[in-house]
Amino acid sequence: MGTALDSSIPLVDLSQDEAAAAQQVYAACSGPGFFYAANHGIPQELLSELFKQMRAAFALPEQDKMAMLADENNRGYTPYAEETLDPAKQTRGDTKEGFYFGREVPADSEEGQLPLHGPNQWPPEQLLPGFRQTVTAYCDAATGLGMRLLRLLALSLGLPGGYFAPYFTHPMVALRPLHYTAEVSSPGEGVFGAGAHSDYGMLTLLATDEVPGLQVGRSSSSSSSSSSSSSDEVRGLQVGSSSSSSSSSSSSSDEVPGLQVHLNGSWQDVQPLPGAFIVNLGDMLERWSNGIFKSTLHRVINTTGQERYSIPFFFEPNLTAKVECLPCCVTEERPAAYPPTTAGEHLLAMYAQTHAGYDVNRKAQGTAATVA
Ligand SMILES: O=C(O)CCC(=O)C(=O)O
Ligand SMILES: [Fe+2]
Repeated sequence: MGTALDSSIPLVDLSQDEAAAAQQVYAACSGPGFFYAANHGIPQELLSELFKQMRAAFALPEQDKMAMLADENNRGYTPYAEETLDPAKQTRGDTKEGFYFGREVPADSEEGQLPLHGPNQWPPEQLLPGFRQTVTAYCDAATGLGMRLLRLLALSLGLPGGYFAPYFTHPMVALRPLHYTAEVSSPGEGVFGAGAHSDYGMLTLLATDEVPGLQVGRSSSSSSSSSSSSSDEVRGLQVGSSSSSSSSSSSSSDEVPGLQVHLNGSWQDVQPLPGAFIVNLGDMLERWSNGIFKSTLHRVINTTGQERYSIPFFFEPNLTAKVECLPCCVTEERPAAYPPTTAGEHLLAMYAQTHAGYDVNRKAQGTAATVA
């Protein structure tokens, strides 16, 4: 498998055949839980237009952004420091502002009654011409890429390529443009661009500008019996400067102490790779795979004194999708390590912990599991 720019984050070439790509995906997911996705097929012009639109949105006057303040569905604008991704470690909120956009769901539809589902809060067309069209086109393209990656994940686990598709018939997607201020982070004082966290869902497709800042935690595979070449690469990560040992706000680990421990506070920079996405796995995939695939801790640190823009796209299952350890990932030596949950339950619990502006009780029914 190729690696890009540094020795620990593998590169998966999506232009090759599925079987070969699935092999690379397995090594990456059971190793660092992060990979670069190259030759992904999303046009560079669309990404450039998206970044242009996002910069313009963040540059709007405060009152225009506040007019889109995140609503009961957690869609809209989240002001500077509204989110605290690592409440145990941070003395202030993340030094960033952001937006949430999702799949457009009419408020008066049946689906619109569900938590986290509803219409987006769009900026007025005359303020940002083409914004809505660009975001919609990008969300469609990223959803398509997410579905392709689901096939590779399933194949890599020895499952039929379409295994996950029934759980993603009404996916919860969140486009989350972020604007980090120029403030230099101060980990010792609890000030971070984005506090250490694992992502909550299935997959994250991250596009960033050229400014570095993302760091991935060195994760212990102490409870993991899987050893792959990529895990060896993870073991070889260099020890970073942070001395904090994590009490890991990492979500999925809560019920299973020790499953994913971040050791020694060591962090590895993840450099932007032009033209490629940085893909990482979230808690739901870790749970589904019974810990074979890793939802790895990561954070954003500003060491440059520069502003930074990044655009994560969170690709999550249907709200009611039941997420439980797959039979193919459970053995006598590796008993099921996670109780079943639903995508909605997990996501709502995590948003409640980390978003000061989100009140989970405003719209919290409807997360019980159904078929998918
Ligand atoms: O800005 C980045 O590079 C990463 C952001 C992130 O990890 C997140 O929002 O979950
Ligand atoms: Fe993240």
